Amino acid sequence: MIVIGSDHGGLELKNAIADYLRERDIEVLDLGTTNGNSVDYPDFGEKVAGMVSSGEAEKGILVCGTGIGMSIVANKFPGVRAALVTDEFMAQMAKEHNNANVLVMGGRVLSADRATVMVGIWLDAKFEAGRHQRRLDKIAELEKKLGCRE
Ligand SMILES: O=C(CO)[C@H](O)[C@H](O)[C@H](O)COP(=O)(O)O
Repeated sequence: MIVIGSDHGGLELKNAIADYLRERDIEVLDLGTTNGNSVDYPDFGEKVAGMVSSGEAEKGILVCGTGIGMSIVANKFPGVRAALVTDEFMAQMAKEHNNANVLVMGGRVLSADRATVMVGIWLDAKFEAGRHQRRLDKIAELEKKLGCRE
């Protein structure tokens, strides 16, 4: 299951990605937004990243106008590795090197055709582990260390 969400700036692209995932027989949990009314991206970023952080969902996809706001929000959540990607190479690296569990894209940046290709690349790529796992372990350690601060 992949949990997805957007603000109004990412609505159209989020819906196109949901269609693409369902065409691939992947279960989608769409947490909104559901219409073009102006909303605040932190509210939807929290829902999606919260489910990935808690382990309720293995992967998430977030879309706002640029993807910047959503990636800022999602990376506040322990265990979330959110990658804002703008091309196919970044989508591949997001999995191979970063094992990103949340993919973030900009609805005002990417066409639906290109973005869905990038989602496919991210889904099909394999985490390379090795030296990259060592780096992810350091990120996890940082989360623990910083989480202890008042
Ligand atoms: O947060 C963003 C930028 O980091 C998103 O692109 C938002 O979608 C954007 O800021 C919303 O802008 P709007 O003028 O309120 O439509």
